[in-house]
Amino acid sequence: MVDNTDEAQEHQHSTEWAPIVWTHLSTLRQRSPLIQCITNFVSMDLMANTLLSVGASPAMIHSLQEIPEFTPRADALCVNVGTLTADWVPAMKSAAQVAAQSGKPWVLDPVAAGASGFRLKACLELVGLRPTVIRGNGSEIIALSKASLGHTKGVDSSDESTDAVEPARSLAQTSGSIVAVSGAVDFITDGQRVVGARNGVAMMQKITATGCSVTALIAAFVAIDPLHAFEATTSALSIFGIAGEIGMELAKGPASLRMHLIDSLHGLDQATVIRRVNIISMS
Ligand SMILES: Nc1ncnc2c1ncn2[C@@H]1O[C@H](COP(=O)(O)OP(=O)(O)OP(=O)(O)O)[C@@H](O)[C@H]1O
Ligand SMILES: Cc1ncsc1CCO
Ligand SMILES: [Mg+2]
Repeated sequence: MVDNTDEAQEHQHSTEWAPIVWTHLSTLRQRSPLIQCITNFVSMDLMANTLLSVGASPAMIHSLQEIPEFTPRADALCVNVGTLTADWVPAMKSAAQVAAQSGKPWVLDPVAAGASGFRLKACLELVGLRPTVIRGNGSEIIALSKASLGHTKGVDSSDESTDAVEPARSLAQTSGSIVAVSGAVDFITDGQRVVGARNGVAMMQKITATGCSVTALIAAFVAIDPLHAFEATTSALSIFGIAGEIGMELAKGPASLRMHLIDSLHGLDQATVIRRVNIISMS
């Protein structure tokens, strides 16, 4: 007899996704892609350590002068506008263009997109350069999708990720990018399909730059499977969430979770990943 209960269907989706997620992580560890990060000052340390712990090679290289030589050698680029000033924008745009011309994926993190006109304009111009993936929290994706200010509490979200699913779908359709919204459930869409990655713990929001770091992780996963950016993005979000769940079992609060999260990412094995992947199809 076929079991059609919601629970059985959810289990089936996770069963289908689990080997995909594990294959991405193990391939990444084998290939150790080089990830160029143009990112904010707050996130540099956690982002670089996240990439190292998962097996990638980070390089926080952001000067305009180095982009023509360096960006074509990177396997993917991560652009994050967190501590944006006007003099960083040309390097971000140039790197995005060089990555695209070199056939390399690039990922945009539109930190606090709705916090000011300057920031929103810069983010929309970067979206116009066709990122492979855009990853933001609920408020950031709503601000970008509606091209409107106000939908944010600075860099933190004032919206649930669930409320950003339709804005994410519409942004994916207009931009041509895969769009990921982080939150209690991470949603990933290509404009048609929507999946929800339900790994992670709420305490991850209490560590600054976990969102920035998972965006860089997405760049690393997409670097090793650029033709399947939707699957790679979903896998990265699930892996980061699983590392958070395991880290939380040992943590006493945000500071020790930060440490255990990195340790867990480094130590994840096949059986743990296969058992813990929690991904459902929403479309
Ligand atoms: N309530 C929650 N339950 C489980 N996981 C969560 C929850 N909130 C956030 N996360 C996870 O925390 C990570 C960071 O997501 P968040 O939405 O806080 O990003 P962000 O706002 O861009 O963060 P930052 O700007 O500080 O880098 C993601 O991996 C996400 O899945
Ligand atoms: C706190 C903060 N401010 C600008 S960027 C950043 C890191 C989290 O997005
Ligand atoms: Mg963020």
